[in-house]
Amino acid sequence: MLNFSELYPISNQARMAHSLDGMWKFSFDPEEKGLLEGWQHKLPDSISMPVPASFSDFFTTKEERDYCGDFWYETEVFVPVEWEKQELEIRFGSITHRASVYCNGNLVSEHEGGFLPVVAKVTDHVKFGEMNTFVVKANNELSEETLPCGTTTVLSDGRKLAKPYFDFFNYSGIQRSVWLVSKPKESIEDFNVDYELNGEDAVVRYEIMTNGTHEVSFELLDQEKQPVAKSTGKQGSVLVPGAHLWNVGNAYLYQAVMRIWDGETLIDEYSSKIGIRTVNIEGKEIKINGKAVYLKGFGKHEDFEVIGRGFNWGVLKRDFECMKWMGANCFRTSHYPYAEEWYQFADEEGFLIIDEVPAVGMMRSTRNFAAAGTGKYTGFFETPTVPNLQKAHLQAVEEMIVRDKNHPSVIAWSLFNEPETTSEQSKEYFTPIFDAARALDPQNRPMTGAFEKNSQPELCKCYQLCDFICLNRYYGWYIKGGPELVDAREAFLIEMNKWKDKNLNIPFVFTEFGTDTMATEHKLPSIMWSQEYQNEYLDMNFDIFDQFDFVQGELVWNFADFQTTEGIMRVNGNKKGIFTRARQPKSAAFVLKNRWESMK
Ligand SMILES: O=C(O)[C@H]1O[C@@H](Oc2ccc([N+](=O)[O-])cc2)[C@H](O)[C@@H](O)[C@@H]1O
Repeated sequence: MLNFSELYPISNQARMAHSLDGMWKFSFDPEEKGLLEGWQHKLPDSISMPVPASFSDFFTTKEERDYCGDFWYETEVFVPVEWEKQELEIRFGSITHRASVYCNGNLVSEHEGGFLPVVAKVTDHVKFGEMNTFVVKANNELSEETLPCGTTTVLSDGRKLAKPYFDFFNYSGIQRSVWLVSKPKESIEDFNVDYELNGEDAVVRYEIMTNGTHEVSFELLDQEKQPVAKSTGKQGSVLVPGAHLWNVGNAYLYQAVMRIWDGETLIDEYSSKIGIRTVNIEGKEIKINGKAVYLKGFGKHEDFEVIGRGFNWGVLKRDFECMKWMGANCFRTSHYPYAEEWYQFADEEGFLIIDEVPAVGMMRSTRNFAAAGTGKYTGFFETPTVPNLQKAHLQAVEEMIVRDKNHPSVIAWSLFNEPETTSEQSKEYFTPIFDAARALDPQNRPMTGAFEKNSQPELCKCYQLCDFICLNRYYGWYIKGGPELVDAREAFLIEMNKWKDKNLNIPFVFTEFGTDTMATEHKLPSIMWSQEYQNEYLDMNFDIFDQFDFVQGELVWNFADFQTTEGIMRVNGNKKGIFTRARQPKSAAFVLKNRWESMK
């Protein structure tokens, strides 16, 4: 059980959400002297730092950009006297990767994990009618005991350096929006909804969690804000005759309004948009509202010039416009849960999301692509640190599902990306993770994980945990690229026929396939890294996908070029984007657009 409410902050007659986004104060703390010197009260010498944003790409020195260790943020906010009878919370969309939060010098929260909300009760520490200081002590070191996995080394000049086991830059900071929330002492802390369709009608089952004993009501409003159903009690169900369903590319959103009452007097109110739809796996098909849907889209990253992994509404808008233009209907939040605004907008746009926990780098390697596919076995789940890692993993799964469970856009949970899966120990590690996830989702969505090339049909011990199987495959890039493309095709077919022979009768989705491609390079005939090769590679992949009826989706790697750690395999980042980092199309965008539009 979480000891805080993850509900997204809103304002209404019972609650206020006050944004703390803007310019904060910031200090690096390489000597870890902050606490001893009392920085939790106030930062001594500080610089300015935008929130939300990653700190790295604002700077002009490597020491700052690549900084690894402790760093601090501070802001001041006025708290009005009118809030004195309320409960106050500070809520960060995330702090990467771990943080301690202080209110007027008092520790109010400690949180591990960089991609899910950090919420702290501050009622007993704020001064009403005065300015208040909030300070965050954060840290971005990587280890094998926390998610995502990596190590931290020390350079000869004493600086720490993050060594990710994953292929994206270790962007850090307060990368999502921050809110000061005022709500009633007795309040709505969480809610669940799930749906059953009966011909034209829908049954909406609900559960409302509060921290008190007063009466609770549940009301549904349609898109014109007209009431369509009503009930009382913390648990119940309402019938919606002639329900408008939430459909792919055609979203209809109701508003669920939940209230706590003391007789006729309102105590608390929380409302949220919900979409009535069902998700289930039936044989080889993924079904939304009982209709099979083929997933078309991308693996993405939260990544952009200057702001790094910082949330930005403009980037979100552009990305959705590009995805819609392509005829896409789905993306995977590779390799971590994204800012909540992504899910809210996907709900509005009728997009499907495979929501992924930050379990990436579970293979000992300098960036997973160096070990993935080679057959090299690193015994990742055989060290004494595994129990701690599993604890962090379970916590992230719980926080992700509690945060995202009511979004109609979320159709599946991905519980890992490319771990080792061929050992007995990997199976022992993942079994409780899947069990926990299944117990947490009131909508019983399908569970999956993304498997890399070593997870072959005859060796993998973890695909059995999944309701559908996600494959990351690079035949024609990491394996038999360029002049060997014909052999890549043969090798790909051999593997696919082995999966076919297993007769699993469940869907498969390709969650990664792609080639690094420089937007500057053209070559006839093609060579690797040219735009022409990306197109040929995609055509070869489509030819394979279309031969197997259990392939029910293709999410190309990646939506856009993105920043990674430096190395001989990366040219200022990963260039597998269908769009450049500035969100302009490579020629492959037109290849995919043609295919996806013809598949409607
Ligand atoms: O390299 C990439 O572009 C992407 O590859 C994926 O990892 C693989 C690397 C090599 C092989 N292989 O050799 O078969 C298979 C998978 C990761 O999930 C992703 O984060 C990364 O960005």
